[in-house]
Formats: sequence, C-alpha cells, structure tokens
Amino acid sequence: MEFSRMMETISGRGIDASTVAIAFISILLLFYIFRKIKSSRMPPGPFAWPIIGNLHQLGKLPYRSLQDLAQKYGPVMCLRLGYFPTLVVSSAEMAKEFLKTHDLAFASRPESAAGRYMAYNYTDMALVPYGPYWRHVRKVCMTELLSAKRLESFRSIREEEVYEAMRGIWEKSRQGRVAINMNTFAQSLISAIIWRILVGTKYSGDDVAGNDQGKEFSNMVEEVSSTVTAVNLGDYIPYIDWLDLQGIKKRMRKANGFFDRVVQKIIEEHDNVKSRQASNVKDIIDVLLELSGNDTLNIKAIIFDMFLGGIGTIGTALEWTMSEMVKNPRVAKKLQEEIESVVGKDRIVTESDLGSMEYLKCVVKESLRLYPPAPLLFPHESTQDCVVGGFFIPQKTRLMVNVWAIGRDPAVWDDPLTFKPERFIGKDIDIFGRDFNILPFGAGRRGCPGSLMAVGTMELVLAQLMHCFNWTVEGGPSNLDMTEAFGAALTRKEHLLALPSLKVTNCL
Ligand code: HEM
Repeated sequence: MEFSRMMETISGRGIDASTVAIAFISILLLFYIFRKIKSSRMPPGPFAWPIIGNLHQLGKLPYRSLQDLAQKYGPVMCLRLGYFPTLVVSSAEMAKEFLKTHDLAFASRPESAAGRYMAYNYTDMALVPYGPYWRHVRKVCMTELLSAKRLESFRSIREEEVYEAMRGIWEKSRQGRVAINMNTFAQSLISAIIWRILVGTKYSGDDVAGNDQGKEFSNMVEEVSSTVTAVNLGDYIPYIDWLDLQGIKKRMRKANGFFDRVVQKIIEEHDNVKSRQASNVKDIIDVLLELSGNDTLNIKAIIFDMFLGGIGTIGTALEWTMSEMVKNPRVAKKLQEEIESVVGKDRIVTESDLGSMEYLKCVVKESLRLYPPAPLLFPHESTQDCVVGGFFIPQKTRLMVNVWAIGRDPAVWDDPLTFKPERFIGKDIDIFGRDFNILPFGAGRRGCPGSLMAVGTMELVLAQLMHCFNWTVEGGPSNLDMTEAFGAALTRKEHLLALPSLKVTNCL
C-alpha cells in the first residue's frame, strides 16, 4: 500500500497523520538509543576515522602497534579496520574467553581475496567460513591426513631429507668459510619434506638440487605467503575492492594459476599410476584421491593449505631459533651437550632420540613464545551476537588475538624479553592450545591442525643442525641484528647468514 493511501486510511479511522509521524519518529529514536546502548557496551578503543577507521594505526609491525594500543585501551579493545569492527585481544585471560568459552561463536573466518582467489573460492580449510564444509574437511584432515599414525608413516622421509640437508651444508662448508642463508635453507628443506609427504616424489628446490621447476615453485610459495599475509585494502574497504589499488588480487590470480598447473599435473600423474596403491607408504594426494571418490573435497585447495600452512611457518620459526642459538652461545652449548649425551658423536640424530631431549623441547617452546610465526593468529569472525567479558559483541565482528604480545606479557612471564629456555624446565606448559599464556598454534576449533608435525620437524632439524655443526656470524654474536621485517607475519628483516663449522666428523 502506498504511504499516502495508508495515511488516508489511518486518518479515516480517526488517527491523525501527526500522531502516526510522532509514533514513527519515536520508534526510530528508540531503535537508535537501543543501538547506542548496545554499541556502548562494545570494548573501548581509539577514535575511528571515516572510511579507513583505524587501519593507519596498524603501522609497519601490526602486532607491536596493537600491543602499544592495548596498554591504553586494555586487553580487549575494539578498532574499526576499514569498514569492519575488529576486536583485538592481548591477554591470556581474554584469549581464553574468546577461544575457549566462546570458541563456537568466533569459529568463522571473514571474507578475503585470499579465500576467493588462492583458496579456490573458500574450498580449503584455513580460510573457509565456519559451516558443514569446514567441519568435514577438518575431520578428514585430523583423522586421515595429519593424524599421529599418518605422520609416523612419514618418519623416514623427514629423517632422510634432514640428513641430506646436513650433508649439503657440510659439503658447502668444506669449500671454505661459507655463510648459510638460514631462511633459504630452512624454507627449502621444509618444502622438500612437505613436497614428499604430499606428492610422494623428491622435490627439486633450488638449494636441494638446483632445478628450475623447483626454483619456480619456491618463488611461487614465497609469493603466495607474501600476498596472503599482506594487508589487502579491499578486504577492509569493500567498495574500493574492485580497484585492486595494491595489485594484490592480480598477484594472487597469477600465483594461483601457477600453483593450479603444478598441482593439476601432480594429480593426473597420481591418477595414472595405479601401481602406487601397492606402495606401503601412501602420500597425502593418494589418500585424498581415495577419499574424494564421490566426495566434494577440493583436493587442490587442501594441498594449498598444507603448503601455505607448513612451509613459511616452520621455516621462519627455525630461522628465529637459529638466530637465538647464535646470539646465545651459553644456550647453544647446553643444547649441544644434551644432544651429544643422548646421541654420542658417531651417529646422527633420529626421531626416536627426541623424546629424551628435554632442553631441546624447552628451546623450541621458548622460540615459539618470543617469535610466533603467526603473531595475530588468522582472523576470526563471530557468527552470532554474544556477551564476552561483560561486553556486547554483535554478529560478524572480527577478532585478532595478539599471541606475540601475550607471549611477552610481563604480568605472566618473568624477564619476558630474554631468551631463557630454562623457564620451561620441569613445568608442564602446553603450547598446543591448552595453556593460554603461549599460543603459537592458536586454540580451539580453528587451532592449527599441523602443530604436531610442525614441532616434530622443528625439533629434528634443530637437533641435527646443532649436533653436526657449531654456528656463528660474521662479527660475532653481539653483531647480530634481530630487527623484524615490515608486515603482519613475523619474519627477520635481514636473513640470518650463519657460518657453520663441522662439530662431529663421523656421521655425515
Ligand atoms: C611452526 C609451524 C606452524 C605454526 C606456528 C602454525 C600456526 C598456525 C596458526 C596460528 C593458525 C591459526 C589458528 C587460529 O586462527 O586460531 C594455524 C592454522 C592452520 N594451520 Fe598451522 N602452523 C604451523 C604449521 C602448520 C603445518 C605444518 C600445517 C599443515 C601441514 C598447518 C596447517 C594449518 C591449517 C590448515 C590451518 C587452518 C585451520 C583452520 O582454520 O581450521 N600449519 N596454524
């Protein structure tokens, strides 16, 4: 019914138009006041500018800028990043509220160009919003792909690849004083391990064998990591998304095109070689092909997650850990003594040795406390209105958890900026999401499904590096710059160039 006719009808029944107008305005006013009361119960935060909101306050190192803001606004604050209200959590207590008590409400992910263009239109696990598809992929991943049993079946792959990498360093170091770029070394080794686990064949990355396709693949993985972790303005200000001002979407489409061609070829090769099924060690693509018979699983998107989730993160974590080993000769020596007491001098470390190396585990924990590779986790988004810590949080609010700040919180950690693995000795501190003071892998439903594989691999590589070689840098440990690179991921500004000298002579 048209508005004028409606007014006539109402007037005809004895209610005049001004009464209706007053009622209408009163309802609007009540609605406005109600919204105001609701939003005033949102957590505090800095003034947000039109359009950009608080985007400019993220600065060059967002986890550091957000830690500074939290000093003023508290452990849960509300920013507006572009168009979207975003909560930032900076204490263990509040992280527990969001990732444990209200885990289900915050188990979704916001829309993103990465989800659309890199993760095959949200058919992976990491970037897909919460729902039945995510639950299905997650279950497959936990029970079939990354279960403890499956990981154990890949043990010889890890041991072989790590041994070969150590020989590679040894051969280089025999040519004279040569610096190992720890970033290239670690990324290349982890690519080799993950590639073989996924694909079943040897990877030919640049540092591993010097093959062009391998090098192109490593470049693509690097490009994918840098575009996925970049702050893409279109994800925050949707009405300028189509402009692609930073050219990120273009780069994503290109990287995805390359990735797709490589993975398509691998899948076809797997399909053709039926005899593979006879092999006793199935790779992840074998398992996915078996599972996806009539299924809706998008194999390429899941493979994308594994490469992305694994390579950059473990590689970065190892580079930071080795930087601390060079910077702290006391810790390095203590670790080497432990490894030698378990393994001796005549053989290399195997995965069965790792269980007896308590200090090694403490070193890895301490490194992930100070240098979590995903310092703000991945962004979460709420799927329902809820009340957390006395604040009203509407549906579709985004959430970032500053695990970098939590790991350095002086209220929890004694002498928090010092690298001191001893703080973990004799303490049962869990890093897989049960202890909220240290959350390198997140917690709850969206916590990292690759955490066991990540820590096992880190321990093995670190133990081998420290068992086989002594390490230093040009100019000595005090000369080592620990500055971080610009961006949301925690990477070194200058890659670690470490000088090895052979420590044990009989095992390489
Ligand atoms: C040191 C190494 C690693 C670190 C520090 C790390 C850390 C993380 C973090 C912080 C998250 C997000 C948690 C959240 O949003 O609450 C995550 C999610 C994820 N990680 Fe890892 N990760 C590592 C290694 C791996 C590996 C080796 C894989 C697989 C092979 C992997 C696969 C994934 C996937 C698929 C997700 C998304 C889970 C989901 O949304 O349901 N990660 N990881």
